[in-house]
Amino acid sequence: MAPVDDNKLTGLVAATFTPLTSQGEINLMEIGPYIDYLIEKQGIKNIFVNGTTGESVSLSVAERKSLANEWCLKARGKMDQVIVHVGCMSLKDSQELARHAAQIGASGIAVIAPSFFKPSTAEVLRTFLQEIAAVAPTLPFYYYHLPAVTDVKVPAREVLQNIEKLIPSFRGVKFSGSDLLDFGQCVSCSPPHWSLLYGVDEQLLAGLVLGAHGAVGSTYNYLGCHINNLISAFNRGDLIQARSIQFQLQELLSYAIKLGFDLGVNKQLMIEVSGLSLGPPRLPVRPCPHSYAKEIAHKYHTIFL
Ligand SMILES: CC(=O)N[C@@H]([C@@H](O)[C@H](O)[C@H](O)CO)[C@@H](O)CC(=O)C(=O)O
Repeated sequence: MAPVDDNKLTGLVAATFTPLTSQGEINLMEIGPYIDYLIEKQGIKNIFVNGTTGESVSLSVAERKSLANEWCLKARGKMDQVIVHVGCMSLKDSQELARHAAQIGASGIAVIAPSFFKPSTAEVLRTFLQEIAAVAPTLPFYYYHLPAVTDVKVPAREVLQNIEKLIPSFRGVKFSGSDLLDFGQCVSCSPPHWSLLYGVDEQLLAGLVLGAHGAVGSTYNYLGCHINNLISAFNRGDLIQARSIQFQLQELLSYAIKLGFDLGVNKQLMIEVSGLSLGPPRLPVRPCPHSYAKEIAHKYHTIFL
């Protein structure tokens, strides 16, 4: 894993699910096999851990530390980068997790906007991010923009204004929004050493056209090899092939959305496809009925032969 400035984060980044036991405790034993699966079967070299897909908001600080530690340990020498999401409602908890991420050799940290007491201006949000980045100044820092979930209405473009003056370790944005005007403006105002990572998997091609350097998402856990082909096709100018793969992902997700796609279903789909033992999600996310996941997995295999 690389120190600040050595390694611009590009390509696919899988937002990992958190392995739990059937009793709902974190299951560190499954992390090694999970990493091997991502590398060997999906061609994934970067992971984003303890994010939305990883149910970070439902985990305790102690659990998040144990998980981050294990992901970094097991990824060492195998993965290119492990980005640890350290965002919390409490600034103090985030700072504790950021310090910890630096101690365990994470490649970078990301922070989402707090969503209970919401920052109402870009300035307040930047200051919140700065106070976290300041306790781990050697770690590349990414702002995690997820407006549909946080309901924080500040455009990402405004958050980026003069941000490197406050956060010298600032290295980019994980942009999980569908406002392509805002995303385009983030790209156009970014210096070359920042990574603009698009986070709406079903619209990745649009993000690439606007200049995304990579993508972070949940579906890359089980579709990494196909979406790597999409990126390669895009890079060689083969838009027909790139579109065709994007349409396959859209077909799968629109089928799943009609049935009721949520994190529980997404996790179960990963279990069905990978054979990994990731356990149930944690309440309030409900486990997905088995038959239901089987149906979506069948669709997956039909679309991605
Ligand atoms: C709201 C949400 O969970 N978005 C996902 C997407 O990968 C999403 O699952 C996918 O586009 C399907 O809608 C990621 O952006 C989230 C993510 O990267 C994370 O786990 O932090």
